Amino acid sequence: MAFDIKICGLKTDAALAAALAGGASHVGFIFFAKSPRNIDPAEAGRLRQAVRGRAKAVAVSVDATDAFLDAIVAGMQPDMLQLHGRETPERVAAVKARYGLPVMKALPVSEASDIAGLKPYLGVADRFLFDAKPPKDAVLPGGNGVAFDWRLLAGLDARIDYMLSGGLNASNIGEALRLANPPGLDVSSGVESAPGIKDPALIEQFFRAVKAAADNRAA
Ligand SMILES: O=C(O)c1ccccc1N[C@@H]1O[C@H](COP(=O)(O)O)[C@@H](O)[C@H]1O
Repeated sequence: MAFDIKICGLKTDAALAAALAGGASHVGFIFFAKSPRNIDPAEAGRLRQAVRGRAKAVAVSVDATDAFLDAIVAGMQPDMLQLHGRETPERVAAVKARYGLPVMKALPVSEASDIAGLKPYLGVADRFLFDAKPPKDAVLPGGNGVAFDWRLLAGLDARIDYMLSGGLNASNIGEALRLANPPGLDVSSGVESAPGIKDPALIEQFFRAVKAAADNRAA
């Protein structure tokens, strides 16, 4: 596959196995108490053993303190940290320096000007994750199953490494790839049967849809 695929919010061996079998380049674990996908560092550490040498294990946190990040890093030994809150460029730099790990900074998008929000992070974040701005009453900053207008990414400088996220699923992934042509994809709710419950069959279906869309574009 010419792009990376991250399956996020994993909590079970079965879902993780489906993600790896499908060819995920990244798997994500959520460390945010209000999320139905929340997992504790020790359990994520157990699950991530199966990931070594096959994919990158990503720890997702939201405005986490150093103490919490210390516990996450010690517990699961992630390959990458995803910062999904309001972390400033200075905070991103400090986190990178403290753990010596690559950082993916999530940025909320609803309109064209939001894409420019990446500018202060250039040269600081290793990768970006463009996710839909959460609905007004949402409790979660991500994982809401909401999409944004993917055409907003079409003109982005090709040197910017990012993942497209927010409301992706097997039905809309073809259109998302066509409109945004992203270097990476990230999905969570779209492969769940209920909030926080990953469905291995939906994960498999998602990979099939991505492959079909990619083959279509190559033909
Ligand atoms: O998924 C969550 O519960 C979550 C909680 C806190 C921060 C980020 C979270 N999820 C991230 O959002 C994307 C998009 O999710 P979805 O596909 O729209 O449901 C997800 O992949 C995570 O990176």
